[in-house]
Amino acid sequence: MYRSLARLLWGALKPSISTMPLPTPVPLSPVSPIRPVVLSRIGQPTKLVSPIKIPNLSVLERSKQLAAWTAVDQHVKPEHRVIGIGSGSTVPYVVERIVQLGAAANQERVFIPTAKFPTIDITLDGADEVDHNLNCIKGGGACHLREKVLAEAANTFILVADFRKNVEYLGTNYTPGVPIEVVPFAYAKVLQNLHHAFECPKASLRMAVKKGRFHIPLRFDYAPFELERMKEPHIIMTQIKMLTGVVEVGLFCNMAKAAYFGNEDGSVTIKTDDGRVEQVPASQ
Ligand SMILES: O=C[C@H](O)[C@H](O)[C@H](O)COP(=O)(O)O
Repeated sequence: MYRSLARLLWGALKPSISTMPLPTPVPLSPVSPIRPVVLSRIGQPTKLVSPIKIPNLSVLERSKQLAAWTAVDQHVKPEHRVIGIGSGSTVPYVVERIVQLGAAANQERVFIPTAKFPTIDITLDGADEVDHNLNCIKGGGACHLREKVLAEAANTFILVADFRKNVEYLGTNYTPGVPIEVVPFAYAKVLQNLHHAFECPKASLRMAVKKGRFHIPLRFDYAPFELERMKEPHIIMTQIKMLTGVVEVGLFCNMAKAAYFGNEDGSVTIKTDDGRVEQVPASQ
């Protein structure tokens, strides 16, 4: 996916002229077709292809698109120069919307899919599940270490997701558990800690995989805690993080400023860190 994002952003960042009129950013239409952005590159017209291949979006994909587009429209400001791009199935729609802002708007911008910048204006990212306090589980795709660095480096951290991930308490719909990245040398010890000291007998090991161009270290993926304990995710997060050998825990607590959820009916639910919940109705 990172390759698709990089290709798309590369096109957007080229000092080139869009030959298509920009789509109107608001109001959003849940049935808006995905428009390819056509850019001229040094006299050679290049058609950029959206990473999203589905011509007629399903309800689920449309809800992801709605969440992402609304979040970009409300949070990516003209003055933002350094933008963190997370991962997951909703994030390509973030990229899609940023590309639609056009080459001129994007040419001075730097996009950070890895953490090589100390300060980022805004990071937009997906999530596996988000609770009523905007704490979230991330790392279902094993990207949570990089993502947490991006989120921490950002002045503003925004979550985008579809309706299934909008829950009161973590672990409601997303049941595999908390993703935990562990250095290979320490795995047996950490697994034992999780089974016994943490009373999490179902914690299990997922072996190293190659995702895109990244080799994911050996880690315990998924320590499923009881729902009651997930009501205070920052406690679990802190305790697991203290275990020697743990690299990062896929719980992001008190980090997000807002979360955008696309709904089945075409509306968007916006939750902010001050407890407000706003509903953007579906476009007619
Ligand atoms: O490691 C993966 C990331 O944390 C993703 O943002 C998260 O797993 C959500 O991914 P998706 O939108 O594909 O469900």
